[in-house]
Amino acid sequence: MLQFDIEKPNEEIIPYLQDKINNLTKPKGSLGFLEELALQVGWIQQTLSPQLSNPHHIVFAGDHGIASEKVSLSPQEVTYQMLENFLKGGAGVNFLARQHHFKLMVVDGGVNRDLDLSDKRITHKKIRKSTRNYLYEAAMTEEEMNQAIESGAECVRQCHAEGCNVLAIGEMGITNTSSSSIWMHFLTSTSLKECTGAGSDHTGDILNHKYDVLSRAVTNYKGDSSPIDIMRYFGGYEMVMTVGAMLEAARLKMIILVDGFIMTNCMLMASKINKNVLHYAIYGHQGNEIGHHIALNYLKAKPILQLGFRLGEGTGALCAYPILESAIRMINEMSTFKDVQVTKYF
Ligand SMILES: Cc1cc2ncn([C@H]3O[C@H](COP(=O)(O)O)[C@@H](O)[C@H]3O)c2cc1C
Ligand SMILES: O=C(O)c1cccnc1
Repeated sequence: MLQFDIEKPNEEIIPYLQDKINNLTKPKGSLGFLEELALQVGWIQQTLSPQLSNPHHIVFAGDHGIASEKVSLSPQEVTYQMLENFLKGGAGVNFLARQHHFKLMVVDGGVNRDLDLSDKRITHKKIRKSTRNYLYEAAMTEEEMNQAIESGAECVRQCHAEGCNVLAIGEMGITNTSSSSIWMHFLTSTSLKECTGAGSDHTGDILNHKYDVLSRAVTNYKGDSSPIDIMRYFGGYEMVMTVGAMLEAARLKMIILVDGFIMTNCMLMASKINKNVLHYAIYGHQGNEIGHHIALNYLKAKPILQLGFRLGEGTGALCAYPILESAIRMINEMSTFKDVQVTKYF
């Protein structure tokens, strides 16, 4: 298993940041969550003048063997079809990446299709064409898991080398809400029922069958229940790559914008490998998938937005970006009481 040496940022700067924020021309605390975000980013970057530079958004895509059990309304090939859509610029994540000036990196982590390796619009990291069906066997081998972790980390190093210090991550993988629910069940000791939602099925008709399949998969599992084994047994390649990406981003002291249910569970898994990753996380959005708010509470996470999304791809992370930008503008652009003739009464 790869090691990630992630530092908790030095806390000595926190009183200075708080002092700067308190001396901006406003009643103390009156910009609420913007103040908390500015403090967190200043702490991560160890500066009183934090900056956001070259934002990147990585979408990891991969297929899941469990799709043959029909735990999603959509068939497996939709993963590949959506990958094509990302490349054409027509998916939910595309308009948001354009709107907020994020450079998009689309990664094939294990899509069940032979892609054209000369197509430079795709970052080719395919481990295998789809994971195995975890109802009967482990989704991936240990070697494949380690390769996925390292591939995710490599993608982040590439973004970092381009001057990126704020990273959003999203995913595409039909049935990956199922993997997320099982990860969450094991990692938070929440009942599987409370962790299992309808996913992309807007009708909710599939939920009972999905829960039945996932219950059987959990019963059949004979591993040691360690986070790493749970990650390997039930994971998707795109999710394990995300875990590697989050850990590497934190190692490189980048801000990580966390998306919905699936990405929150990847952050949860990453935190079981190295808890210091959590200092670098900013949660964009609380979605409608059952269990998301429970996972967020478990992580003591406070999401910026609550817009009723249940899409993934990173859409909730990207939508929250302007709020983060406002926090950075606040700390850098507001006058202090000393700069201008405003009397401070507190
Ligand atoms: C057209 C389409 C586009 C999507 N974009 C993201 N997802 C989302 O749905 C999937 C997870 O839901 P489930 O576990 O129910 O399959 C993931 O691919 C997630 O990114 C999509 C799903 C569909 C159908
Ligand atoms: O919140 C998510 O990440 C999510 C929810 C439903 C379907 N796909 C993704």
